Amino acid sequence: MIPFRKMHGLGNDFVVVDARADGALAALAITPARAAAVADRHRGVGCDQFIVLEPPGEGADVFMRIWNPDGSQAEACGNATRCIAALMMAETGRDQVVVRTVRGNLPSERLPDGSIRVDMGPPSLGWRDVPLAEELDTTHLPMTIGDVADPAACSMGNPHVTFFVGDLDRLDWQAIGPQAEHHALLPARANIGFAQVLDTDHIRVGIWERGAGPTLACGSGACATLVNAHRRGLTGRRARVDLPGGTLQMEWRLDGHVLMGGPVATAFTGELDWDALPA
Ligand SMILES: N[C@@H](CCC[C@H](N)C(=O)O)C(=O)O
Repeated sequence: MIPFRKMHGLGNDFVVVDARADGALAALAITPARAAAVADRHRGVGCDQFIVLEPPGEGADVFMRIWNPDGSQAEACGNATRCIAALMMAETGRDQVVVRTVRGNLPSERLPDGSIRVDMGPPSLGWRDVPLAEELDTTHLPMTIGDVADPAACSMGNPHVTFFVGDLDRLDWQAIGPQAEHHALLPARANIGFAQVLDTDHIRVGIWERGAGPTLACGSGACATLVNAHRRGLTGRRARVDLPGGTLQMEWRLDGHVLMGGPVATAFTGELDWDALPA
């Protein structure tokens, strides 16, 4: 039996397994099929991402591997980073920790109101970075799907495309999401945001996550939303970003780093019968 912890940031939920002990990772032998089985909401525990803690690289408190429910791996996950940072803060007694992902070392801190803020690093804005299938201006992509068109793209380590829409409530964005995720311009697929700019410091967004579908919140998606909105001249460098599950406080600092703050929580703990999972 493998102990796990169920955590979430604004309802973006994660099953977290600790594989930092010697031999633990090899014993788990995680495959895409096993990760997908854990994430399955009917036959497994269910989650938006399966998070595996591994021994830290240099300068970090922990390494975090990110699996999507479709069995693919992601390079970044903002909300899981905040959750794991909170876990490391509880473990170390410190209010500042560093979580390492495939993207690199991400420093996080606990703010006076108890929320956890992570420095997600700078976005990558070039077409090869997103990546796009061909050389294009990433602030205006020639992509039209149903009633939405002309999105912007960037990478927060993982690929994001943001459509700017007039009224989120009048758009069936969950029907557009899968078509956009698999668009021919996006060879690595992408997370797709549908953003309604309410003011220069306030955005509402719904996010269709690559490999997961619609989620209650997506941290790296909130980062991309602010970055793309600012590049399009729609907002300043700070904004509250309202997602279906709650609000993240965002800042794209002048040094290029994107900061994201909000609440995290542990929902419950349990044990997984690892041998019962498909190989
Ligand atoms: N929930 C996440 C993003 C998870 C990864 C994403 N689905 C991808 O494939 O890139 C977040 O909070 O950033």
